[in-house]
Amino acid sequence: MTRDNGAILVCCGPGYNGGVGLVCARHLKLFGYRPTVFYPVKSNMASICDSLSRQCESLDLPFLSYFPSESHLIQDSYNLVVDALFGFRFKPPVKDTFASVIETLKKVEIPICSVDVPSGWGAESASPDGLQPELLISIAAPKRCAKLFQGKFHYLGGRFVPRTLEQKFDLKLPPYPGTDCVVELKTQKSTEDEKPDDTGE
Ligand SMILES: NC(=O)C1=CN([C@@H]2O[C@H](COP(=O)(O)OP(=O)(O)OC[C@H]3O[C@@H](n4cnc5c(N)ncnc54)[C@H](OP(=O)(O)O)[C@@H]3O)[C@@H](O)[C@H]2O)[C@H](O)CC1
Repeated sequence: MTRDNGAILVCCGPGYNGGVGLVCARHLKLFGYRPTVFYPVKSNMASICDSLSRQCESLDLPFLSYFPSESHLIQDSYNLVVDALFGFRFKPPVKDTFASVIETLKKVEIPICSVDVPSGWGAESASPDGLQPELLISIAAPKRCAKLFQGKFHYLGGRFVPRTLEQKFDLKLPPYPGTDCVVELKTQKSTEDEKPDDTGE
């Protein structure tokens, strides 16, 4: 397999975070990218994910039957990894199949984009044992752990949160520009870059 622009590895976990990954892979293909899906464990509870997986198959998306054992095999073949392994229901430490997957992904030197929660983190806190993505896309509302996100870019998607929920959980969601379905949020890094330096210049 050779890498070319737009080759993206989409790693999907057993829950609905994985389901978001399958939707992401389908959209990437429809937008002209070249996603490959890794979806090793199909959850019984998530029959919607079976449909999402079939939709990917019907678009002829390639599925990996095993995960590359070495990080260089990933970065030689892809430009970006989408981490849709675990979301807010992940409870550390990582078990089974996914332990080695996360260990390998921690070593890759291409950007990682995490969906909702960087895999290996709990929803409430960051973890050095988890992934450290360059891009985080929070769904509906940033989870508490997003405050500790150290990457460059943070977006919020899932615009249509009912107002009743927003009020119930006091979410204080930012306004979305125009008809956009995503909004860029400040990161620790972007906030630091905005601060004037000591010389005041
Ligand atoms: N709820 C919403 O409003 C929406 C959520 N969305 C996305 O979905 C995820 C949350 O999905 P959920 O299925 O509830 O949870 P996860 O995807 O985080 O993962 C659950 C599966 O992971 C297994 N698990 C948990 N901990 C571990 C571990 N340490 N090692 C291995 N496997 C683990 C868990 O297994 P169980 O045996 O514990 O059941 C599940 O199989 C959310 O983050 C969003 O991305 C959508 O956006 C829609 C709206």
